[in-house]
Amino acid sequence: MSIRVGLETYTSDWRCWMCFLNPTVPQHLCFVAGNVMAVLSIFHKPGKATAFFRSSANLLSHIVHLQRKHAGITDPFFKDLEVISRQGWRNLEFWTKSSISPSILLRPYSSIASPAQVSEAIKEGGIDLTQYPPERIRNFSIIAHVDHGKSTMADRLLELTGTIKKGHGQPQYLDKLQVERERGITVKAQTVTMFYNYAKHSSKLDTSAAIDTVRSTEECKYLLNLIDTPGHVDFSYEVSRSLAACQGVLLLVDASQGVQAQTVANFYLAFEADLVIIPVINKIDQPNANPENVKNQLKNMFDIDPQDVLLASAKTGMGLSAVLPAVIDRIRYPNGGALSPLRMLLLDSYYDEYKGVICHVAIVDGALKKGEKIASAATGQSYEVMDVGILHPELTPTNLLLTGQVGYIVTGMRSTQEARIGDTLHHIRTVVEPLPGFKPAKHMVFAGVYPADGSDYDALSHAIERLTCNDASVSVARESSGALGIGFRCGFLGLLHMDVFLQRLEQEHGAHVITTSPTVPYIFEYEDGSKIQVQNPAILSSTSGKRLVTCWEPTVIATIITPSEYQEADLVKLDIMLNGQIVDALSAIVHRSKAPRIGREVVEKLKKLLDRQMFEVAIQAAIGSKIIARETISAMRKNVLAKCYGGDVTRKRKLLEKQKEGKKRMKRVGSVDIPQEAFHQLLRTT
Ligand SMILES: Nc1nc2c(ncn2[C@@H]2O[C@H](COP(=O)(O)OP(=O)(O)OP(=O)(O)O)[C@@H](O)[C@H]2O)c(=O)[nH]1
Repeated sequence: MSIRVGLETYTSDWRCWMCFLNPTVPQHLCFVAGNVMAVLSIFHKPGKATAFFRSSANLLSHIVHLQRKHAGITDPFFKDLEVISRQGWRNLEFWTKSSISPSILLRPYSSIASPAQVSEAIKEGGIDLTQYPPERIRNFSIIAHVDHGKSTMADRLLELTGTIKKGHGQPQYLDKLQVERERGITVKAQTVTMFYNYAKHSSKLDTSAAIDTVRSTEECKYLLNLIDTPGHVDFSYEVSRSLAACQGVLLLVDASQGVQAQTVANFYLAFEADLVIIPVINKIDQPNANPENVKNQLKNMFDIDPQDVLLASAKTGMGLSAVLPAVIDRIRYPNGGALSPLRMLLLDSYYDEYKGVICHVAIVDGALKKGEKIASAATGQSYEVMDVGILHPELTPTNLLLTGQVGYIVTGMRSTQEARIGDTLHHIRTVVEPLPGFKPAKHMVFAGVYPADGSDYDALSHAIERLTCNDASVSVARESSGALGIGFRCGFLGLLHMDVFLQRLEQEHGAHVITTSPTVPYIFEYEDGSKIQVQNPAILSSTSGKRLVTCWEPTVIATIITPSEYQEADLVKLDIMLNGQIVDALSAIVHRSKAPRIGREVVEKLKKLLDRQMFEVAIQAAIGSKIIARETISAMRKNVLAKCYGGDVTRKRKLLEKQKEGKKRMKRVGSVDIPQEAFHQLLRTT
């Protein structure tokens, strides 16, 4: 039996790869040309194509399908391939439209040496990642404003896919750092791999393929990589890095707060990266949730079709069953070259006492196997891959990572300086075009960081080096101070970022430090035309001889765009009453959804501002006759018995009864004085 492989189009550097992608059966020989756009036809008989692929990704998908069907061997094409594979690839007969001899083009697919080895690798690793060609992979982030529920949503998705057990593990599972748990905020993006069974017609898998590789409606298993990101603006560098490994995002918006500053910023990060955006209105279980209002905001601000918006509650689980199907249906799969030379993006790294530097990577093209030699495009340094796997949810060895997958690698890297975030890693002795990497972080705040005990400089240096391995957005330069000795000038993305970094230095690395007061970068311009950037006031002593002309400070030029028409709104009159009487100067027109909060705030403030009276004062906020908030100022008690020394008990009782009666009357008719000052304070702060 012979087979003809025809290369109908090809690029100048085309080549044929032999792949051994089926680890469980004897070799199946498949051939693709060069990069993804080459076209390959495999013929049973001359002139009759049984399989025709427009991209190596489609080919890979077909191979996986064949592997699946292997048990029953129903596909004649598969049978033929198997027969041929036993005979060995040298028996194959090639023809091409060019006159180039195919024999010089054939070489083994370098990253997966032999089926036996792959099979062994899977056995060791436990999880067979070859079941997940790019078409079965979705990489997505959860992005949102602070506290809109990203980590809680991640918890629910982990439970839904059985990645963690329901009720086990702590809430906000992916917030693993002590600082995150203590502050209740996410500061590090965290990746996790989930497996999800989705019953969907798989003929939709690849409509571009001329052959429909899998046409069944059986349940398909997908590999989903989820990245939970921070919401605070100081950690937006984490968000932008995470998006580089994704093809789509879940954009969460709190159903009562609506679109907030970081919703807008994160939306544009995803939009500019050309990612598919799935809007999810979260926290719909809240009493003041207003999903319709939020849908309108999304429509007006981002032109999001209200029909595309999902409604969910990460707390109760309501609406969550629609989230992962939407991820699979709407987000495109990673479109790297499955059979191209390996290119992986270094997303993140951290230092582990036992394993050394652990790198999180996204496989953009090709495949990686344990034991292979890789090199860094940035430094040229080469390493052996000692361990490779996925985060499911903790480090889970798979011994293999294929195109589109996100996972971790352990190499011989000892120094954190070697793990450069945004670097491209590739097989040694292959030349690849480096990936674009990440934009450098823009530091907004600088401060000196010195060891509390001068003799701890080396320990601090070590601690900073390890922590910056996990937080590449911090800049570090050595500096010295007359008073504090030798230390570092560090640049941060904001004050919260600085605070978190210092807390992590102490908690995770035991470093006790003294910090100088933070400063933004200023520019000083001198009479001789020179300009210097000042991140440290000490620098100015070296310029004392020069005449300063101008100082510049960072500023933001913002444009606020507001609609010129007013729109329909659900407004109510909020009244504030003192002992049942409306204080008209304090009445306000507010949105119905905000009335309870504003009402509560005003009555609480009034209670603090008003003096106590001889009678009890009820402070109430009301919409019409409905009281929505209330505070009470208790009465000042006059000692009516002060002048009754000893004597008649009946007289004392009478005096107290009279006082009680009087107070009742006062309460009914009494008007409360609101001092002018209290008015001003109240109006200033509401
Ligand atoms: N009522 C209600 N509360 C929720 C829901 N989802 C999250 N929360 C609560 O909202 C708060 C913030 O939730 P997180 O998941 O930490 O929010 P986050 O967006 O990850 O926060 P950052 O990472 O710090 O930006 C927590 O108290 C959650 O319990 C929800 O669907 N309904």
